Amino acid sequence: MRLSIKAPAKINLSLDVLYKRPDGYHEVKMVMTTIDLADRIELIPLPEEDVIRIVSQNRFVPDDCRNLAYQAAKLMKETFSIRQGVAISITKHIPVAAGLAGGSSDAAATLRGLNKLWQLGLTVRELAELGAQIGSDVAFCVYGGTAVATGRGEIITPIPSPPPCWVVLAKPPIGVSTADVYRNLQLEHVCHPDVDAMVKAIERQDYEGICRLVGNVLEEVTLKKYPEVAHIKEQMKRFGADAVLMSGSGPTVFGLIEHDSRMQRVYNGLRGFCDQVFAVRLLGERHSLD
Ligand SMILES: C[C@](O)(CO)[C@H](O)COP(=O)(O)OP(=O)(O)OC[C@H]1O[C@@H](n2ccc(N)nc2=O)[C@H](O)[C@@H]1O
Ligand SMILES: Nc1ncnc2c1ncn2[C@@H]1O[C@H](COP(=O)(O)OP(=O)(O)OP(=O)(O)O)[C@@H](O)[C@H]1O
Repeated sequence: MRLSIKAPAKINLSLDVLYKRPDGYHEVKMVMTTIDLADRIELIPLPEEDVIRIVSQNRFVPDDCRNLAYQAAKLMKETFSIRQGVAISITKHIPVAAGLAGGSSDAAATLRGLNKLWQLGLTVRELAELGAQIGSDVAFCVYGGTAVATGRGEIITPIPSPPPCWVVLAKPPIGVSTADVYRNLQLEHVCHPDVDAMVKAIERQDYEGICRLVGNVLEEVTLKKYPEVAHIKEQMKRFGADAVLMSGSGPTVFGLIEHDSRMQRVYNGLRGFCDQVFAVRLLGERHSLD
């Protein structure tokens, strides 16, 4: 049996950092939602017991134990003493090191898929707990949909999805290290977004409110180091996006747009000077993961 699983990217509609913890991680409070830009993961059982093989055509994706999907399979094999090997084929559509949780989503899709392939019967919550051992964003990616994430990002509370809209994404040709961004964050100087107000705006399906409340404390760190990210933000605003924000630690910038014609204008305008531009829908609900 071969299994094919969708691994969607996420954006952070609101990202606040509360304090630095003694374990080196930062305590966060975020609203995350999945978008219809997705990698495709295929799981193929192998007869050899101890083999996890990563197959990917993308030269930026490691094909060894550094790959988060590999780590997911290894964790499942070890935790449940599975004696079957697996090949994991990854077709990348999500840009790498972009702030869109591409690797985390591949790991989460691998966990969901192996749960089926090896008939483990684990709940979403149990899979998310395993995922948190791989990376902070993996737990959310196991759930998908829309959620508030707290702790270091691994405590997930699902919430309703925002009203449907377009999401235009633009990634400048730079890769950003998440660890560096957190390290350079100066918490005493940041302007904190109102995460609770964002949750309320989503609950009452208030699109204008959502647009007004988007915010990300990590933005300033990345913008300072990479002026091209600030330039993309300005252009996206100028072309008419309803709200513009950097996702996660960056460098991808996203714009929320309600109307089709405006989406076309923003998309075409950005394509003029940025190679990686995407126009997708919010996925919102949890259902469309497979
Ligand atoms: C920026 C976000 O993508 C927003 O969703 C996440 O907070 C980052 O999630 P991630 O990439 O899965 O992060 P991890 O792989 O767990 O951690 C990478 C590095 O980022 C820093 N890190 C990450 C999460 C967190 N809450 N505090 C941190 O300080 C740590 O230095 C860590 O070594
Ligand atoms: N399956 C994978 N796909 C892409 N990159 C991977 C994968 N597994 C490991 N990596 C490594 O992880 C690094 C970060 O890539 P990724 O695309 O996950 O970043 P990101 O979108 O910024 O993540 P986040 O938003 O969770 O911080 C890459 O440089 C790559 O070497």
